[in-house]
Amino acid sequence: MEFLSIKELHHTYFTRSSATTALSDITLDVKEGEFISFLGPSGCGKTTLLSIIAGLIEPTSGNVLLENKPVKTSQNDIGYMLQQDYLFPWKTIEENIQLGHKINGNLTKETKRTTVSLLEQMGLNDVESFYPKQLSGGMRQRVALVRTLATEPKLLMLDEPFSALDFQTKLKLEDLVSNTLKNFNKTAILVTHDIGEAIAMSDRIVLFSPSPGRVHKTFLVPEDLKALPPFKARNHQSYTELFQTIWKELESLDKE
Ligand SMILES: Nc1ncnc2c1ncn2[C@@H]1O[C@H](COP(=O)(O)OP(=O)(O)OP(=O)(O)O)[C@@H](O)[C@H]1O
Repeated sequence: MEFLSIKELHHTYFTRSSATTALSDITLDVKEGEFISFLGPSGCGKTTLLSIIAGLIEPTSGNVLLENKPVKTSQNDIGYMLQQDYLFPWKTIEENIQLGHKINGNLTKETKRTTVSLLEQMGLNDVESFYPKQLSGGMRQRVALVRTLATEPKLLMLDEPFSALDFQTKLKLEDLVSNTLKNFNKTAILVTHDIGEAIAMSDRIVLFSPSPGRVHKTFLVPEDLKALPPFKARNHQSYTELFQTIWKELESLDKE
């Protein structure tokens, strides 16, 4: 049984005067514990696909199965980390993280202990009573990751989570997120425009072509790269080779 299975997916957005086919014939499987990246030119349907996987948009045809069951909006099986942290400014860090538990009515001493432990694993000690404005952008994104992990989702969707950060913070967070997800054996889908980030963090990269969005090519990241944390992977020869291969494919898409 595949962990996540996307079968013959098509999606067209209809407005009064137009119809835009955002995705056509997408078939894709993701294994449990796999880290997969979606890469492709603007408008090739990456966000649409994430929204369908999350159950936020019903596809025009085809289906998405998570552990053999159709995805639903109400499920807690999927966690998100987005470009913006979306922390509530009037709530403390602890309240922000525990909000999911509070809404689900399962706020306990244990969930508090887990929150503190996760924060410590992210190098965030003694920040529970702080408000978001007291933290830097990188710290806030780490809190956003803790909030995502706290609800113990089966699948994580990372939608350009580092794109608003400065380069140095982004590199540090790539290592931290990659290491944390490996430790928790989480399955993750990363949407990014950054080829290097996709190579350094993923097991597999799916390159989409636009108009309508289709799977153009899939690239397996070599084992020697996967064994390295993202920062070290970026300095490896196989990284440069794969970067150039994907770059050429992207350029060929521009010419189509
Ligand atoms: N709500 C909508 N109504 C109509 N068309 C839409 C809607 N959302 C997206 N589209 C169209 O669907 C196509 C795919 O858009 P989508 O946002 O999924 O692409 P993307 O790859 O995520 O783009 P980007 O990389 O710029 O975020 C585009 O042609 C877009 O204009």
